[in-house]
Amino acid sequence: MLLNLSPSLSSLRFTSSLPRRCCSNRLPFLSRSPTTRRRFSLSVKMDSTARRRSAGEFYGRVAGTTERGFGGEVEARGAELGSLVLRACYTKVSPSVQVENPKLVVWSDSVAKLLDLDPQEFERPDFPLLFSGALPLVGGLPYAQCYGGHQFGVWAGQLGDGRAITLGELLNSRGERWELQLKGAGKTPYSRFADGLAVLRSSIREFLCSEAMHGLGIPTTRALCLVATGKYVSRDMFYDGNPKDEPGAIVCRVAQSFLRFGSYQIHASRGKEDLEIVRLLADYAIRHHFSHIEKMDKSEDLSFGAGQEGSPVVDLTSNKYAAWSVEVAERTASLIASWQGVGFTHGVLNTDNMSILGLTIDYGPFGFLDAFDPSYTPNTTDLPGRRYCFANQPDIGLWNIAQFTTTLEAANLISKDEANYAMERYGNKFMDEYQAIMTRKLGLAKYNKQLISKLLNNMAVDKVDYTNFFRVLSNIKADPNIPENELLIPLKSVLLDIGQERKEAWISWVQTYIQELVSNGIVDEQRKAAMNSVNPKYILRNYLCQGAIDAAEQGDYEEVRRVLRVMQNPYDEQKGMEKYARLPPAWAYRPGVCMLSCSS
Ligand SMILES: Nc1ncnc2c1ncn2[C@@H]1O[C@H](COP(=O)(O)OP(=O)(O)OP(=O)(O)O)[C@@H](O)[C@H]1O
Repeated sequence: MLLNLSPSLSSLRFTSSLPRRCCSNRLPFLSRSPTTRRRFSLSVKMDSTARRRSAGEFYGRVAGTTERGFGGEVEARGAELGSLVLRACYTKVSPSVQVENPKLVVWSDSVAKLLDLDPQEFERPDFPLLFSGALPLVGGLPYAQCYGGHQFGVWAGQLGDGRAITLGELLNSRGERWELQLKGAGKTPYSRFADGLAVLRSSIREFLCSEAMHGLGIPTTRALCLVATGKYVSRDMFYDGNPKDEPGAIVCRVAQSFLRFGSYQIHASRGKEDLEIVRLLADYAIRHHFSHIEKMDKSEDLSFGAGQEGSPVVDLTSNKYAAWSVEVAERTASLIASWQGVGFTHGVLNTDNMSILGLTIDYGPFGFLDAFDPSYTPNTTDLPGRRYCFANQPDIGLWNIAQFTTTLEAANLISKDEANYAMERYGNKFMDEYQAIMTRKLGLAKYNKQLISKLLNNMAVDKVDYTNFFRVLSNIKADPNIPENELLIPLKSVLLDIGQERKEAWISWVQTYIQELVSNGIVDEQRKAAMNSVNPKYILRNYLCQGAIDAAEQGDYEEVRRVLRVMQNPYDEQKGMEKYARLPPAWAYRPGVCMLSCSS
C-alpha cells in the first residue's frame, strides 16, 4: 500500500539508477548456484616510487605491516556458505524487516536539507514505518548491490549487500544525485548465512560517526535517521558462544553513491562473462559522478611520465578510465590523509569498505586515537597482525588502490603503466595532503618534517592524547624569551605523569617549535584561530558512543541527540559541553567499549 504522503516526502524525485541490463531480476540466467572455484590472479606489482612515498616514515615500522599483502596470487574462495548471484551487479529486493511500534531515535536536519526534505517530516507519525522499510516510499526502486572484496588481504568472493537495501536514487533541486540506503532492513540475495539485520548499538555508532566525520569536514557517507525497530536481534558480541538479544535498528544512510572497489572486483574475479559489467559500472560512475572526466578537453596536454625517468608516458586525455583511476586514487589518498589528521582509525579497511568517491564508509569497529599510539587498532579481530592499525592506513589505502587498478586492468580498461601511474599519484597526493594537514595542525607556515616526527615520537612515548594536545598547542606563544620552567605550562593539561627526563625532551621540543613559530612570523592570535579551526575540541571517542548506546538501550534517546549536536560543531568551544572533550574514564577500558569486534 502506498501512503498519501505530504508534499515534501511525496515530491522526492527518484531517478533511474544502476545499468538496467545488469539487474539480476531482468536476467534469464540469474543464477544462485553454489560456489564454483576458479583461479583468479590478483598479483600486484607495486611501483617503487608509490611505495616509497607512503607514510610509514612518520610512524616507524609497526608490527605486522602489509608487505606480505602487496603481491602474490589468491584464490577466489567465494561465498562458500551462501549462494552467488552471477552476471548481475544488483537485484531488486524490498526491505523485509519486522517492526513493532518502531521509534525514531535520532535524525539529521542537515542531511534532510541535502534531499530537499522538509525537517518537519521527521515528526510525521508514519516516518519510522517509512524509514524502517515497513512502508514503501512512493517512487522508490529498492535494490541490493552485488560486491565482493579482499578481507584482511585475502580475496573473499561475494560479500554484499547482505543487509543494506537502497531505496532509490534521488535528484534534488540542485541536480545532485543522492542514494538512500537502509542498513539492517532484512535479507537480500547477498546475505549469505546472516540475518540481514542490525542492532541499535552498531547503528548508533554508524549514525553518530557519519555525522561527526561530516562535522570534522571529512568526506563520508551521511545518515538521515535511525529507527529502533522494536524487535530484538541475537548477536554474539564477543564471539564467546554467548549470544544475547539486542534491540534492532535501521540507519538510513545517504551518499551520492555507495559503489565500492569491491563492486568492480567481484565482476573481474568472475572472468570473461562479467568483464562487460566492470565496464558498464565504470561508465555509470564516470557519467554520474565524475562527469568532468567525460568533458575533459582532449587537446589539453595531460601526459605524464609514469614513475621514474625513462618510464612510459601516460596520457590521461586518451583514456577516460585511466583518468578515473587516478582520481579515485587521489581521492582515497586525501581521505586517508584527513583520517590521519584527526586520529581516525577505520578498523576494517577491506576493499569492500573503500568508496570509489573517496568517502569514509562502513562504521564498524572504528576508533579515534586517545593516547597517541601508531599501532592502535580498535578492532579485536585485527589484533594479531594489526593490519588496520592507525599507522598502516596510508599503506593499506595504497594496497587497496592496487587491487582496484588491477581490476580495471583485468577488464582491459587501463594498461599496466596507467595502473602504476595511478598508484604513484596516490603516494604523491597522500604525502602532499598529509604534510599540509600536519603543517596546519601545528600552525606553521611551512612543513617541517623533523619537528613533526620528533613531536609524534614524544607523543607516543608519553601516551599523550592526540586530540587534546593539538587543541592546547595553540596556547603556546611565539616568544623566545619565555623562561624554561614556564615553557610547558600551556601543555600541562595534556602532559600527564611525565618524569624529569621526559620533561626535558618536551622542553627541547617546545623550544624548537617556538623558534620555528618566530621564524614563520604569524601573529599568535591569528595562529590560534587557524589552529583551532583544524584541531577539533570534540571527537567521537568510543566511550561517548557507549554512553549514548547505554542510555538508548534503556529507551532514553536524549544522549544520542546531545552527542550528535556536540559533534556537529567539533571545532567550536561549546559552553556547558566541556565534559564531551574529556579523556576516557576508567570504565571505557572494559571490553567492547574502546576495542570492538565486527559483530553488529
Ligand atoms: N547481519 C548481516 N546480515 C547479512 N549480511 C551481513 C550482515 N552483517 C554483515 N553482512 C555482510 O557482510 C559483509 C561484510 O560485513 P561488514 O561488517 O563489513 O558490513 P556491513 O557493516 O553490513 O556493511 P557496509 O559496508 O554496507 O556498511 C557486508 O557486505 C555485509 O553486507
